[in-house]
Parts: sequence; structure tokens; C-alpha cells
Amino acid sequence: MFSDTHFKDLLVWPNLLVIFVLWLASLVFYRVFLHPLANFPGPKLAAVTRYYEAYFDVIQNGQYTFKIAEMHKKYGPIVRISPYELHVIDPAFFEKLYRQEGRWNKYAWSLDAFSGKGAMICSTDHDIHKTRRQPLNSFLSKAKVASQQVLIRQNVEKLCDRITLFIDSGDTIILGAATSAFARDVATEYIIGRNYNSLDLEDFNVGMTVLLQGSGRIWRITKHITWFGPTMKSMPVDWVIKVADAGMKAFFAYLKETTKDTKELLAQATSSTPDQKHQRTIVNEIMNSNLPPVEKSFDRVFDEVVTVTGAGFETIANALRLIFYHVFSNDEILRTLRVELRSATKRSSSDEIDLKTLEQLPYLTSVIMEGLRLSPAIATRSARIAPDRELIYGRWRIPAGTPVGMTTLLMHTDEKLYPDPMCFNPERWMDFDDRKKAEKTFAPFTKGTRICIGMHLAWAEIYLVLSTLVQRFDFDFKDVSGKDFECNSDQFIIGTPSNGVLNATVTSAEIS
Ligand code: HEM
Repeated sequence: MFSDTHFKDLLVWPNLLVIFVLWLASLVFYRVFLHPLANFPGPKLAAVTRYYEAYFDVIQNGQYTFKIAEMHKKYGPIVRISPYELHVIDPAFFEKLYRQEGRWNKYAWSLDAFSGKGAMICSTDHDIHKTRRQPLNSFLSKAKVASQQVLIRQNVEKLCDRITLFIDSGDTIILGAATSAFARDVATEYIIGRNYNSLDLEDFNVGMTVLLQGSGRIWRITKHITWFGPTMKSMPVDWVIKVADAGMKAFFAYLKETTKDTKELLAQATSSTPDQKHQRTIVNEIMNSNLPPVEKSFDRVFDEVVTVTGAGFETIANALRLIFYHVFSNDEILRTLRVELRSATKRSSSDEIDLKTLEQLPYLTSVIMEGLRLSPAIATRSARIAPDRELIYGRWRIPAGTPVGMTTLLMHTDEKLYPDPMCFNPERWMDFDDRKKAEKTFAPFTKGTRICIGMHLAWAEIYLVLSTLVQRFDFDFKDVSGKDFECNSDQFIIGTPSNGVLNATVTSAEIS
């Protein structure tokens, strides 16, 4: 008989070590030779362990997107980038992967790291996502945004008033932070009817910009060490506000404010005497929808409030900073824009050019498209999973349930599609045939079931703020170059060397 003593003898560390090594060897053997993805090309180390990605994510500060681009050069258009995940770099595959038809899940491993499971953007399951998105579609539709353009204009005017004070004083304006403040004020006012007035603050609440620019680090660490994000999230807000640095303080103060406001909005929405003033918010849309009660809990609604507003902060601000830099540093682009806007003003019956008219201006639209090409919000791949069918790519059959991603940034900077890809050149969009052809491969808001729900708001904000600033101001930027606004790291959003900083001296526009 095998006695307890014999068993205990076996549990000595040399034996445990042997068991561990055998287990590890068989895992490596399985992943490299027997796994359903074993035949796909790619580095063997990436096939064996996700710590390969962790090295580029955590130690190399968000370099995996660029490592993936290198892998494609070596291994071809489809690559196994982890034991479980594939990446494709062929523009022809984009419309096959990001589409409306069929069921598409997202990859939980990457999204759970946001610790926001109640949010539509983090909903991995196709059906749950669809149910959550449905009540918000019309709230952010093109028509609804157009009808709310006054709200955006009021914030543009606030931004202009602040900028004008810097003309008078001759001081340097932190335009990068002011741009973020504008994006945040519009997002919260549009989505939850609350303007936190970052534009009124002396420093434009620059701490929020700094924190959000660096917050990708928490997401990247949490992907690999799953308890990290939830632990941060569970810290008592008041304690963090006391001990943290300026950025953390600003962010946690924002969370405290949105928590209070979400509770108030929920109470209003369920009250027998709702206040008309608070009718137009996503909280009302959710509470008045047919969603089941579990979808209307505070935690679920709060996740939605934080992510839908947050998705409209640094995404827009990053694109705007890049556009401002190029427009105000290039006399030819600035002059062409001013000529186009002046002739539109002449045709307009009022001083303001209507959003609809702005949308039809070819050069202004080309400038914005070029900005969104180089700053398409997200620097990481966005994997999709076909849960119920194989996907076919060339000779490859991708097993059902496999996460497959493409990276818009890599497609947007592919020199076969966009010659001299890093050059900011609005002219490339001026030929309407070329623009039409690029429709399939220009996708700053992605495509398919998960297409950005805030895209019409984003376009409207950029049209209104850019056209106004171009007509009123000249900016002179110090010690920066175009490189400072190019993506150099994956912070989930686009990470740039500028980190959101864009300082300028400003004068009134010299219109000849
Ligand atoms: C330049 C500005 C913006 C760009 C380039 C952009 C881009 C994107 C992209 C690429 C996605 C897909 C993410 C994925 O595949 O996981 C997305 C989703 C989303 N965006 Fe935006 N976005 C912008 C602005 C906004 C704004 C202003 C809002 C606020 C309403 C917003 C709200 C959202 C939401 C809620 C989702 C998730 C949609 C869903 O899962 O169905 N975005 N955005």
C-alpha cells in the first residue's frame, strides 16, 4: 500500500521541480505542435507564452503594435501573435473582419482589463452588446448631433474666449490641455447633461490630460496581471484624492462627481415627477428603454456613463492637437482653409457657417480626414471572434472562436495605400475618386457592429472647433515638430511623444 509517508516523501522540492518542468515541457509542446493555431506563422516564443507580449506591453511601454508590424514583415500577412490570437495586415481582409453581418464577439482578455464589464464597449458577447447599444443609437445619431450643435458651439466660444485672453496677455497658452478640456466639456454635457467646466479652470484641469495620456499603462499591466486594475479601482476615492499626485487627484475627483451625478440622474429618471431639465441624457435613454432591470442597476449604468463620456476625451483631443499642429504650422494649408471658409461665410445667411455646410467643404473635410488617418484614436488591434463559424483568409482556415485582430493605425500608415504615409497631406483626399476608393481602408471609427457610436459627435466637434479657430487665430508653436504627434506607443489610445502637450503663443488671425 502507498502510505501517507510515501506520498509526503514524493512532495519534496526536487520532485515538484521535475513535475513542474514536465508540465511546462508538455505545455510548450502542445502550443507549438498540437494547438489548433500551431500551423500559423509567427515567432515561436509568442506561440508559447503571452509573456512575450507582456515584455513589449509593460517593460517596453506599449511597443507590441510595432513589434506586430515587424512580425508581418518577416512572416507575412497573417501572424500568430500569442498562444491564442492571430493578427492580419491585409487591407482586403478589413471589411471581412469588421462587418455588420454575422455574430461577432470581442476578446475578453483584452477588454476585461478595463474593469468595466457593464459598458457596451467592454461587452464581449455579440447579443449583450447589441441589446446595450440599441437604446443609445438614436441619442448619438447624425440628426441628433446636428440638432445639438448649439451645445458644441457654446463650448467652442468658451474656448475662444479663453484663447483671446492669451492674446491680450501675450502669455503662452497650454493649447494641448485646453483642447482636452474642450473635448471633455462637450462629452459630459452632451452625454449626461453636466458640464464640469474644465474650460473655466486656470490650468484647464491639465492633470486630467496628463493622467489620461498615461492611463494605458494600467490597462496593459492588468491584461497580464489581472488583479492590478480591480485593486486600483477598489481603493477608497477620498483616500486617493488625499494622497495621490495631481493627475490621479483630478481623475478620482471626476469619478466622484460622475458617481454623484449618475445617482442623481437615476433618481430623476425613476421619479414620478421627472425634472424636464434632465431628460436628455444616456441615463434616461437606458432607464426608459426595454432593457431588463439587471441592465438598469447603478453599477451597469455607471460603467456606461464613464466609458461613453471617456471615449470622447483624449480620442478627439489627440486628433485635434495633431491637426492644429499641422494646420497652424503650414502657411499653405492655413491659407487654403481660410479661403474656403471665407467663401462659405459669404454664402451663409449668418456669421456662423452651419454644420451641414462645413461638412460639404472639400478642403476642410480633407484636412480632418488626414488628421483622423494619422490619429485614429486607438493604437491597439481590436480583435473580433466569430463564435460560430470558421473564417477564411487566403489558404488559411481560422478556427471558430479564435480572436483575430487588425490594427487601423497600421492600415492607415501602409505606404501602398498612402504614399509617404507619415506626411500630413490633405491633398490626398481632394480627388473624389481616390476618396471613394479609400472608403474600404479608411476606418478611424472602425466598421461593423462595433463602429464608434460617437462618430457623428466627433466629426461635428472637429468641424466646428477647427473652422472657428482657423478663422480667428494664428498660433506659433515652440519646440515641437510633427513627430511629436505621431503614434509611438500603444496606450490603448494613441500614445505620442507630446503626451498631450502643445504650447503656443497666439495672435488674432491675419486674414489677407
Ligand atoms: C476622433 C474621435 C474618435 C475616434 C477616432 C473614435 C474611434 C473609435 C473606435 C475605433 C471604436 C471601436 C473600438 C473597438 O473596436 O473596440 C470606438 C468605439 C466607441 N466610441 Fe469612439 N471614437 C471617437 C470619439 C468618440 C466620442 C466623441 C464618443 C462619445 C460618444 C465615442 C464613444 C465610443 C463608444 C461608446 C464606443 C463603443 C461602441 C460599441 O462598442 O458599440 N467615441 N470609437
